[in-house]
Amino acid sequence: MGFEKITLEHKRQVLEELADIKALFASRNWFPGTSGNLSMRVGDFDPEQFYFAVTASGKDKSLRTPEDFLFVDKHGKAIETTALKPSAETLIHCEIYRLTGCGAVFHVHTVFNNLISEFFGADGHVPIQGIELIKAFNIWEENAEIRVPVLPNFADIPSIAELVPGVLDANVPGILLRNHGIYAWGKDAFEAKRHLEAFEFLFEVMYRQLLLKGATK
Ligand SMILES: CSCCC(=O)C(=O)COP(=O)(O)O
Ligand SMILES: [Zn+2]
Repeated sequence: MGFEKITLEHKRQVLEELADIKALFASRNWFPGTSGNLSMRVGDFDPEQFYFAVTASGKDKSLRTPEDFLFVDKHGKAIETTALKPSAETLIHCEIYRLTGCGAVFHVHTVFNNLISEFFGADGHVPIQGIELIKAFNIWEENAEIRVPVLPNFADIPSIAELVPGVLDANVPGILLRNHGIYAWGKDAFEAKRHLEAFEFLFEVMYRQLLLKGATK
């Protein structure tokens, strides 16, 4: 479906939902120093052609303004004429949509996701086992283990985006960038938010467990 066929009402709903989530995450201090970016697909998913609303680059994400979001295509290019620049990390969102067909992608920088990404960075993944909140990923097996991929934080975003297909795990809706932050996604904004909150909880638990155990690497 072409972008022009998507109803204005649907586009407006997506922008409103994104703005509400942005405000909520800002209230949790999840966008320090203008960091972070959010996106939500508009219209149906077709790997050949899809569109999403994404935060404009470099904005203070704790503010609500008419210039917070723009619509881009599957290549991350603005669809409408605008002075706004899509997030510098839009290509990572593009790759996650392309590979998963998801409906929303949220990226935040937090102290816990940074600490944990560095602690396990050399291993290439964060192993998490036996914590109840793994069920937020719809994994109900007892004592389940997941591995959250950790990618290097290259300055060149296309170089990060091209590593995404090699590490993406269909059962784990998140990827960490080392010393940077997390990308979490879901079939819609509700699910992406649940996943992001679960990752952040799990990283905090892991951090505190490591401290209790006096862990070193
Ligand atoms: C000041 S944070 C550095 C860039 C970044 O990691 C980020 O998440 C925000 O970039 P954007 O272009 O989306 O504002
Ligand atoms: Zn970032």
